[in-house]
Amino acid sequence: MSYAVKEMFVTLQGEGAQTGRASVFCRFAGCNLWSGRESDRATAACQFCDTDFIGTDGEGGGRFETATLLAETIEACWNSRADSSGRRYVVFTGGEPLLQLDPALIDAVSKRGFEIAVETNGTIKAPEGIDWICVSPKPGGKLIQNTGSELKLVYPQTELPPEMFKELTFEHFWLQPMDGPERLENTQASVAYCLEHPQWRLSLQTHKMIGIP
Ligand SMILES: C[S@@+](CC[C@H](N)C(=O)[O-])C[C@H]1O[C@@H](n2cnc3c(N)ncnc32)[C@H](O)[C@@H]1O
Ligand SMILES: Nc1nc2[nH]cc(C(=O)O)c2c(=O)[nH]1
Ligand code: SF4
Ligand SMILES: [Mg+2]
Repeated sequence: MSYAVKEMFVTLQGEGAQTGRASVFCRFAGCNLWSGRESDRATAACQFCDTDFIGTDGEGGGRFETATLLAETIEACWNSRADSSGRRYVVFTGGEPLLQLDPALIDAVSKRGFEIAVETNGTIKAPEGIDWICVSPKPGGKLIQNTGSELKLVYPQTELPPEMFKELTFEHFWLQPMDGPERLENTQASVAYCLEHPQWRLSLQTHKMIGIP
């Protein structure tokens, strides 16, 4: 199968338990909960998305005809630094990466020594072989992938209170303030919730604070 990648870059993971870790970000094009067009946002299942995932025209983006070609590009991206020793780490995101991340690609990047992470909305079951699964539930999408490494709930969402998820099997439970015009209020509300419910920790989008992708 071929893969549509919006963009690919090296950055530090900005969110959750792997914050600060050097990573190749491979952002797939397309999502099952929003078309990505502003004119559709108000009627989409997921309405607060902060990401442009349409097309393949971003930095390092493109169409990759085989898993090997995409894995080679991910490896070249990792090796583009002065010192690329240390455990190789790739984060597949999007858009919704589980629409495209398949066993062939997992196999091809694993063979090249990568630890594999995914950022998913949880509506599609993750294939075997992923080392770090971050699930971020959304309204209008049934939660199929309901186990993983971390559950990262964007907060607040009226239809998805944290109580809905507290009994699930995840190693970490995060509240991430919803970015947008009410980011400050949402951050205060997230802090208040974490103070009252210590199962939950605060995840800030640190890359946005320091101006890295
Ligand atoms: C753009 S999504 C792509 C991966 C996948 N589709 C998902 O929703 O998890 C990457 C992460 O950004 C989070 N996110 C998206 N829009 C956000 C916003 N406005 N404020 C805070 N986090 C947001 C998502 O919940 C998810 O954890
Ligand atoms: N630095 C950085 N960390 C991130 N963690 C999750 C992201 C995403 O968009 O999936 C993201 C992102 O876009 N940039
Ligand atoms: S599910 Fe993820 S990529 Fe899709 S619209 Fe929502 S936040 Fe954006
Ligand atoms: Mg992002």
